Amino acid sequence: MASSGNKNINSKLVLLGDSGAGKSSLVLRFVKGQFIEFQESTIGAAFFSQTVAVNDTNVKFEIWDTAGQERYHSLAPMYYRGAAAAVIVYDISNQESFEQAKKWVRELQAQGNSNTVMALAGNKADLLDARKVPEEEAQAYARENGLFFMETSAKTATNVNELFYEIAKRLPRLQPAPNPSGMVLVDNQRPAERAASSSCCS
Ligand SMILES: Nc1nc2c(ncn2[C@@H]2O[C@H](COP(=O)(O)OP(=O)(O)OP(=O)(O)O)[C@@H](O)[C@H]2O)c(=O)[nH]1
Repeated sequence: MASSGNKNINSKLVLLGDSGAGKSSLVLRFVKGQFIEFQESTIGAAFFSQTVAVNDTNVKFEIWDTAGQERYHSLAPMYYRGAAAAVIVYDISNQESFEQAKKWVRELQAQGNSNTVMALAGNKADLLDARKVPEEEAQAYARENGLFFMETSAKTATNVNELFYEIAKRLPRLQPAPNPSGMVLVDNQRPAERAASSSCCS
């Protein structure tokens, strides 16, 4: 994937959400292209990495898959602190998991870094007959809260690579630099003055 002249950046990404929403399954699909029907519940957190190419940049995601069970909640700040991106996952067939996702969004908004790219993933989109959370409701919630939203299925692979690719595109380091307006830095010291002022501590 890497080619000469490409930039490489590392980005910490954290997955948060209710137990059973499918965080580990999304990561497994994204990193290894696999799906396990009876995926075991995560203990603490698990680490993975995967690289995506966006134009001339290779984004290496350093992925923290957190445990959704309530007893691990207090560990979460260790994983979301300093994260470039957070994926908040709920299960479209489980209303309670959507409510839990909103709590994670509130916690990140209260604690987090406003530069963190936040995505909301409505997972298990293959379970259409069991749907409890309307897509429009989640989309509207995401829009109001400045989140990027996609429905995904780790089982069928629908929108999984797309989700991570869209996050990579939105990372501030991949955005065009703003116009350098309003500040002009001029080095108007003569060389001799510069030498004098930069000597130190004699
Ligand atoms: N039908 C369907 N099942 C899924 C999908 N994603 C995950 N599952 C199943 O849902 C169950 C829970 O998935 P996990 O990936 O372990 O969920 P988790 O959010 O990591 O759970 P914790 O580790 O407890 O936080 C597993 O049995 C998965 O096989 C999906 O897209 N569709």
